[in-house]
Formats: sequence, C-alpha cells, structure tokens
Amino acid sequence: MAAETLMNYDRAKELKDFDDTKAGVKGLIDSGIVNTPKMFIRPAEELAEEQINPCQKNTEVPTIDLSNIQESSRQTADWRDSLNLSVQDSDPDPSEMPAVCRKPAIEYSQYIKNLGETLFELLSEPLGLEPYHLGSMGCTKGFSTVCHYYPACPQPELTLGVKKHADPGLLTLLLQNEISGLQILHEGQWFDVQPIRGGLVVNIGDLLQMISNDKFKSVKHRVLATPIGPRISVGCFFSGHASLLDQPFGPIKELTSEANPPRYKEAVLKEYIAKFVFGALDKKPPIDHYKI
Ligand SMILES: O=C(O)CCC(=O)C(=O)O
Ligand SMILES: [Fe+2]
Repeated sequence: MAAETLMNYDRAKELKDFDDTKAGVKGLIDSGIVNTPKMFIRPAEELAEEQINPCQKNTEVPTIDLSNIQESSRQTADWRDSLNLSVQDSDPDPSEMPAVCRKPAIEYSQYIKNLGETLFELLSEPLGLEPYHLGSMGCTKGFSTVCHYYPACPQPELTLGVKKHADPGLLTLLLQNEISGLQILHEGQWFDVQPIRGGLVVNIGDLLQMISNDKFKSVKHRVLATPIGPRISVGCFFSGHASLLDQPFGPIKELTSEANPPRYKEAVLKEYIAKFVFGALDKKPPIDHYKI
C-alpha cells in the first residue's frame, strides 16, 4: 500500500498545485515586484515630494546613503539603493506605500505572509514542537520588505553590494532577478547562489538561531557588485511583530534541558533590534551580545 502510494506520487503535480494556490512562489512572481525597478529611477522632484509626505510612516524612500563613509578610513559605501517597506499588520495601509509600487507591494506582502506562515509551521516540526508553536509566538506577524537595486558597477572590485553579514531576524525570504551576485560563506569559502527563476532563497536569521538554541544556524552571506546590472532583489525579513517589542525572549524552554542548557541570555526584542539598526552590518552582530 505504502509502495503504491509512493509510485503514484507526482512531485511535478504537487509543485504545480502548490503554485496554483498562489501560496507558492509563482504568485509572488506574478505580483511582479521584481519587475518594478522604475521605483528607483525617478525624477529628483518626485522623490523629494515623497520624502516630505508625512503619511508614509513605514517607508524609507531610496537614497544612496554615503553617511557611513569616514574620509580617514577605508570604509566603502554599499553599491545599491534600497527601499524599505514595513508591514506590521496583515493589511498594510496603501497610503503608506509609494504610489509607484503600491499595488505589487501589497499583493506581494499578502503572498509572503501566507508563505511565511507555512514555513514557520514546517520549521516548528524538526524542532519537535507543535506545528503552530513558532506562529503562536508571533514569528509570522510583521515583516519588512526591502527592495534592493544594484546598478551596474564600473569597478566592482572596489566595493560590495552588501557587506558580509547574517540576517539578524528570524527568517528571510529572498527573490532575485536573473543577475547573480549573492554568495554564502561555507567552511571559509564563498559560494555563488545562482538565481533560479521562480525560486526563493530562504535564509535562517540569527534570531531563529537564538530561539532554537542553535538547532538552526544562520548563514553568513554578502552581495558582490557586478559590472552588469541592474541586479534587483526583494527580501522579506520576519523579525517578530511590533507588539512583542517589550517582551523578553530567548531559547524556547521546550528546547533546553539540564543536558542542553540555554546558550543565550534572554533579551528584550526592542534592545536586540536597536543593536542591529544602530550597529554596522559587518561589525559585532547583536546575537554575540547574548551568547552565554
Ligand atoms: O540582495 C540580496 O541578494 C541579498 C541582500 C541581503 O543580504 C539583505 O538585504 O540582507
Ligand atoms: Fe542578508
């Protein structure tokens, strides 16, 4: 009986059915956010107008930020523009999104939310937890969508698109256009993560490493600057809901024991987040402050 079920198993059909529900990646691609580079190429007056529009509380309009460059140091600016859209509720307020990308961004957020819920269920299981455990902790609520635009770089050897880092949050779902540049660090060596059309990169972040008491491991990665472009990527960062900001969190109690004690101190989410918002991406990661 089991063998028969196995023989009838049609993986291609299962994937197609998953995509057709639009919980899958196809829905994300269809929503077209990766084809929205025009949000980065706009007249200066239009950008200035958005920057002073007070209703866009959750949006950072893209600018090349050179403020972290100190003349005396050899620090370089990252070779990219980024647009950050924070979605804290299931239905983001359209007036808080730049008009140019409002429709795809809202549609995309909805798919990501559904996919995030599924993935946190799947991740609860190998931890030996009930499927809804991570979801019920608030992991699936609230995420930031960051759209990166990496223009072609005339001297890619002098800079990087994004410096080496691990994502500080719980989980990142990343969509890339066809131009490569993303690399992960494995056993001291950098490996390319080639874009697969219709595929998402799923990255474990430091916060998930922390609450899983090292059962899941975050991965260090970076983005090269490339002579061809633009490279576009859209990362959705699950880092816990705003309502959890004042709560302490640490390794999940069910995952620790006398034989396997907590490897991290408890932290207040707000303080943890402040450490990565105000710290440099490639300097001491926030997780290191809590290691026991
Ligand atoms: O653009 C990419 O592929 C990755 C960007 C990234 O690592 C990040 O935003 O944290
Ligand atoms: Fe990252």
